Amino acid sequence: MNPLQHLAPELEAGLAALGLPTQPLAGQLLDYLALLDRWNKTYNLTAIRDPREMLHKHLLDSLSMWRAVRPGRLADLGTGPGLPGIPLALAVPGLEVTLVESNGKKCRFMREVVRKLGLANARVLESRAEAVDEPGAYDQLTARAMDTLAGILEVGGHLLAPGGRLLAMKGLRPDAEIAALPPGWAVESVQPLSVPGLEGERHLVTITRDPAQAA
Ligand SMILES: C[S@@+](CC[C@H](N)C(=O)[O-])C[C@H]1O[C@@H](n2cnc3c(N)ncnc32)[C@H](O)[C@@H]1O
Repeated sequence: MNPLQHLAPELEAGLAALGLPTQPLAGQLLDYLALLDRWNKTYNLTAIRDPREMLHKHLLDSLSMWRAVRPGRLADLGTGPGLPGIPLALAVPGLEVTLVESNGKKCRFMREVVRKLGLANARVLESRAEAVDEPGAYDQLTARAMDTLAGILEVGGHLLAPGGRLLAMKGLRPDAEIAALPPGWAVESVQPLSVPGLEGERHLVTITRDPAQAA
């Protein structure tokens, strides 16, 4: 029995509000949340300590971008304890997720999650993003609370396949970061995101190689 079972109705309501199916997703997410809560007591994996707050600020926040994610290979850079990569691997059919993280204890935690949840479509890569030697291997990159847009592209841009997209989760609309994008990259869209149970602005910035410069 999952010790966080009492949070199931709230999680299911949040998933339904995001347009996601509730089963078996809610049970899998609760299993992930219970592991995160348990490990967090010892290993300090996230500053958010209350499981109910994690449900909204980590799980539902990560999943608020799910409609923008397409099947294929995705690398989640600076994923920490697996956010947004693990919720997306559970929710999006046909997605192969590589969880890129340099911190060893966070990687140990994610390997345990992959094992316990039987997550066949997620792999943990313990590395700095800039050291990942898989050029052009990914259709999509994600990054949440990792770096500026320019910083993310600097360490991970080499991983994107031609035509690939970076999906970066941000709070306030990051106009200054957009203005500071390095040459060769262009913003495809900036979409407001809404997260069930959370106030405050959230945005998803989609970036591609600049078609003008690719020609
Ligand atoms: C603030 S945490 C955010 C974690 C997670 N994405 C989230 O939204 O909760 C940033 C994480 O990025 C990792 N990180 C920072 N720079 C990195 C890099 N160049 N390569 C791999 N991981 C990196 C850090 O170790 C840390 O776990």
